Amino acid sequence: MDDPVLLTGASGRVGQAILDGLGDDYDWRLLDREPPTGDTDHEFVVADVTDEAALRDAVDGVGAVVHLAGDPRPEAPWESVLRNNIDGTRNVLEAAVDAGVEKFAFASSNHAVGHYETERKPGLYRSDDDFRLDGTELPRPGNLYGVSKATGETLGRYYHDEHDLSFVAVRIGNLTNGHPPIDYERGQAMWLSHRDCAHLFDCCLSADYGYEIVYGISDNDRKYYSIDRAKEVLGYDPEDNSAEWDGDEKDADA
Ligand SMILES: NC(=O)C1=CN([C@@H]2O[C@H](COP(=O)(O)OP(=O)(O)OC[C@H]3O[C@@H](n4cnc5c(N)ncnc54)[C@H](O)[C@@H]3O)[C@@H](O)[C@H]2O)C=CC1
Ligand SMILES: O=C1O[C@H](COP(=O)(O)O)[C@@H](O)[C@H](O)[C@H]1O
Repeated sequence: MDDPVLLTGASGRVGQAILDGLGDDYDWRLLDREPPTGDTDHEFVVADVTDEAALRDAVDGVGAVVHLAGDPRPEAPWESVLRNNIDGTRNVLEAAVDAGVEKFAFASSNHAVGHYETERKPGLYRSDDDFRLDGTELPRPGNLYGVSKATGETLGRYYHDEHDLSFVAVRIGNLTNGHPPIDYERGQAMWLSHRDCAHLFDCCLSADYGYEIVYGISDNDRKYYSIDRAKEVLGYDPEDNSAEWDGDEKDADA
């Protein structure tokens, strides 16, 4: 990707994982409603994704969008997910197709399919359980935040079919830095390490695809999400596995 890449929600946890891994690999244009707290090597647009005029300027000349901005709280109220996640995602998609953007990677979530766990937990969090979701299943959101993520995936389907935008929704599991979640087997089953996160979004920017839904987790022994589609279509080749962390508490402060 030679053209600039717009990264929305750049100041957040996922944005920082991507920039830590890929900061030098793309011509980034960062966007967040919060100004940067320190120096940044990249162009930075302070804007809200509900501001359509600001988005038009932000997408000008970009070849791809990685859209992370939104309310990430599983318990977020409807008013917030409607504004930040649903309206915001639709605005970014609309601006992107108007500007002729080729690729769009969307931060979806495990919570879009949270209710598949209801009748299977805690067994499905364990490595001897071979139940897998693979991205072809219908959404079963576990909360209104999950509803907003499923809606983002559907918006992407529309903009792909109507405007031929290449769209990939990454149903991100649980991103933590340095080590998997501790004393949380569900979190260990859907752990996504920082380096695998950066690599996966790199794949989203370099692979060829039409419309895809993939799971964003590391290659954990415990898992109930298949990463086969991400491997086949995107070339995802994760390095980390929550089972390999040795549990040394001195590393557990990140
Ligand atoms: N961290 C995780 O484990 C997971 C994250 N996700 C998704 O990934 C995305 C990023 O999540 P995190 O980095 O963890 O969250 P975060 O809260 O650390 O970062 C989100 C960023 O988006 C910005 N933002 C929020 N609403 C905005 C708006 N209306 N306009 C412009 N900027 C806005 C915030 O200022 C913040 O910097 C979210 O969409 C979240 O739903 C999905 C699954 C798991
Ligand atoms: O979508 C998200 O999922 C992760 C993991 O969910 P949790 O229910 O295990 O906490 C969450 O940490 C993150 O904030 C959220 O955006």
